[in-house]
Amino acid sequence: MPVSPKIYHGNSTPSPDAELAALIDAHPKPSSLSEYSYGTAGFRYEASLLPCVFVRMGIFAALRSASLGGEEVGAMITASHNAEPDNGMKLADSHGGMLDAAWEEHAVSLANAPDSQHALALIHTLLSQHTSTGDGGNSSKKKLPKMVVHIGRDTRSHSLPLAALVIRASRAMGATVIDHGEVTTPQLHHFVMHANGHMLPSIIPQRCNESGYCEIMAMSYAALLRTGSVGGKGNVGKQRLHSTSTLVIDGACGIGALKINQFQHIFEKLRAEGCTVGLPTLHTVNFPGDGPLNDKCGAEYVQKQQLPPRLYTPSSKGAVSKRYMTSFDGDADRIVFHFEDEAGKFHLLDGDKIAVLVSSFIQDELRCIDPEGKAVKCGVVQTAYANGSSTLYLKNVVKTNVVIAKTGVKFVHAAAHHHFDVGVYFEANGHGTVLFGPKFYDFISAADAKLRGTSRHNRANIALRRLRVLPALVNQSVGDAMSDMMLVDAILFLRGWDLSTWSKLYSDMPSKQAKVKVADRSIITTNENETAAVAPAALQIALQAAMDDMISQESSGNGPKPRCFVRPSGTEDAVRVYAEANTQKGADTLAYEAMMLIYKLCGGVGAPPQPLITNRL
Ligand SMILES: CC(=O)N[C@H]1[C@@H](OP(=O)(O)O)O[C@H](CO)[C@@H](O)[C@@H]1O
Ligand SMILES: [Mg+2]
Repeated sequence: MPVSPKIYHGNSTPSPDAELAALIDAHPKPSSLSEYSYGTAGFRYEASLLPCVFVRMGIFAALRSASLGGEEVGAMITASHNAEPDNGMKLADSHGGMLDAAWEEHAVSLANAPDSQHALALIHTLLSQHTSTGDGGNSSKKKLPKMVVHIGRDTRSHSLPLAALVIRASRAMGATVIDHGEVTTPQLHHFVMHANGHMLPSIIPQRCNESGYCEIMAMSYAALLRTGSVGGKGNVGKQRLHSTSTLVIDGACGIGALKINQFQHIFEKLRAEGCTVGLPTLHTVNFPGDGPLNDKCGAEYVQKQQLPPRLYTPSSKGAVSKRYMTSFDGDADRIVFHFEDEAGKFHLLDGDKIAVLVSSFIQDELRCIDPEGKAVKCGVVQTAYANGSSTLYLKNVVKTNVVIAKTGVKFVHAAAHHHFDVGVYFEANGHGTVLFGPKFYDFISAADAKLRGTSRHNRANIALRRLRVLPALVNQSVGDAMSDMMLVDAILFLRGWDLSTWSKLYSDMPSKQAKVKVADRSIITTNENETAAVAPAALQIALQAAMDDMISQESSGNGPKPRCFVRPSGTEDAVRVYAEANTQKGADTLAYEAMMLIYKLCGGVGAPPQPLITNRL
């Protein structure tokens, strides 16, 4: 059952400095670490290195709330797809999205302040510069503004004690803390967005807790499915295909497995009330404790290894249908779909395939109302990791705009918001969502006025009902595995497709991803969209030669050309390699060559990489 958050009031000490200094001094910087850096999605390290930065981020989150005049912010304790021993923090700004880039710099400065004295000086500077009740360097003289921090955590064993530290630090600053306990990352972001009333349109009720989240999404999902039961040209999804009647969810042995069950309860209740809109049965496997978090299961493993997940849940062994499966990652902000065909062959439907499905669906529905497709600008944001075939398909078949942004939610989210009225963004690993801008809502209002009084079987009317529920179903703050799962399922239902039909839209270029450990990964820098290394210069020259060689070996016709790029990970201590070619052997060879180059030119650690050989099931 959804749990209600616990509310802790801030300490009312007139001058919090002494307590803050004591907290900071009690959690010194680990000697093994030279500097904390803010990675692709916040601070992420082996858990024992984190108490120092977590105390400071508890203070920082309160400061950020103060700087926004008391708007509520969030801190999520999770290391997402990383292995169990790691942990980290993702900070949610008051609109529900990622922390503002300028404030990332302040967070890094506070994290690395050499001692409590310097940390306090920085806290006072930030307060005086960014709050109207700034204390001018002395917090005992003036009243601090309202501060509210929402906290959530994943299921890692160290997340609870780390959350307790963050709560203590925020309260010591005087902030009210709303502790949501174990939640998914996108749930926490959703709560923050709702707490501040930042969601559009205003008809979506403000519900900043778990039951609100579940009800809003489940009801909009059911409403979208219901539009399939209305007749009309091109409207097929009246009955669920047998192969999609049970959806198996691999929860990565993490929080997503616990939370998705709440939807199963809501669906049962809806069915008991006579709702017959084709809700699937949800069958969850890989719960916390069944196996190690993210290990040989979950979205990261399935997508990077292109292999099915191991099924740890004891009773599920052998009994699971593998025709309709999805895998979440450790904090349930990513999702990929997969299935085994009759011949037992594994097929992956990653974030790129989701972007294709979702963007073409939305575009088709918009065109039922606006055949010219001019009123609302739609587009897709991808990263360099997007499979070349998907980009080509989006441009040539879906005929939509495509923008390539830097890796990381903060970049793809910002690009979708900036470039499009309906911006679909998905990283290949399955993190993504759809952002609806003001012009979309204007379009919906105008269509509503135009179509009022027309038959509910009118195709434009059906399209309007579909489009109208999307902003409630699709998490508007960040990518969300549970929300995306329902969106994809509803689209498949309405299209009358199973995973096999969807999978056949286009064939992925064979690709390979790998990692190399080096002494200091920061010596590798890349160009703006990360498609080429800038330093060390010799690395890119050699990589280009390897790519040219592969291009001359493989005739690629009009399709995408073999390519390969490398970049330092912002979440793991490794350099990532991505290669794609016209054959799997070509992709494996290119990736291996890149790994060897990194190993030799960038200070590889341990034994040299071994040649890569992909064996498909
Ligand atoms: C290739 C890849 O999957 N990179 C992931 C990974 O970032 P890295 O900086 O590559 O470690 O984690 C990020 C946070 O989850 C996610 O946004 C990103 O897409
Ligand atoms: Mg994640």
